[in-house]
Amino acid sequence: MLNSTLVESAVSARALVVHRAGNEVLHGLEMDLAPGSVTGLLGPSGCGKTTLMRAMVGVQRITSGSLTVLGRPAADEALRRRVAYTSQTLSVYRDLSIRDNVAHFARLVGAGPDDVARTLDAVELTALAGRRVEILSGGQASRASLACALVGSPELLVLDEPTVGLDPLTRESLWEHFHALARQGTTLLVSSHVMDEATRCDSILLMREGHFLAHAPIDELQERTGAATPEDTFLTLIKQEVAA
Ligand SMILES: Nc1ncnc2c1ncn2[C@@H]1O[C@H](COP(=O)(O)OP(=O)(O)OP(=O)(O)O)[C@@H](O)[C@H]1O
Repeated sequence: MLNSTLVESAVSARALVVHRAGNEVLHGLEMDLAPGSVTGLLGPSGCGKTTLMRAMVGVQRITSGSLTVLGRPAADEALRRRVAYTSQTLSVYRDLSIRDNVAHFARLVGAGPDDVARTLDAVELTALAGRRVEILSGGQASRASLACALVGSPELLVLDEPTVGLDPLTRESLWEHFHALARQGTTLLVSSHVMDEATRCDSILLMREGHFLAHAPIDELQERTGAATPEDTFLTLIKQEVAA
């Protein structure tokens, strides 16, 4: 945790350009994420959210510009244990139990059994920990996948739609856990299609077609647009941009 509080921005992008299959997908992004903050990454399908997240965790080559994570270039080998990522596809072994999956990822990052138990508790899977992933419900399986990312207390957590398919109660408790992590210094970037989840974030990065439309707390954006709900706020900002 200490390291992330020593750097001014946990993540910093400058003129970040990324291509995928020959097409420019991110067009010169500028961004700073404060250490210990929870940022929501929102925007229409295909706007580049996953591409940005992949670049941050070092699995997406950047074309030009810079992307600094916890004071080092993204993809730096030294970041491997300090950064965790959950993608939209499950990254767990289906034939292993939840506990064995989490223990496996714990070993990779040097975390112990206590950490495994704490993490299972946080995602409310302690009672099911002995169950194989292949017989879990969709929401349970995605929580198991999330546990594999959370274990070992990474300094940066990049979560691609972690609450999809979860019931409101579980979603509520996960958001509480995200904020508890942030209070301990973890920086979180969480993508979502659920606009109401914007109210749970310290600030929102709103993306459209590979660039940012806004980076501010949702109430500030609501005030700026005069919109009544987060959904209307985003629609207004996007329409304003299209009209400009
Ligand atoms: N594997 C790939 N190869 C080539 N282009 C891709 C690939 N994956 C995504 N793209 C393209 O990159 C652009 C950004 O996609 P990305 O997955 O980052 O968007 P997104 O905002 O995460 O979308 P969604 O909300 O639907 O998950 C899109 O135009 C998409 O077609």
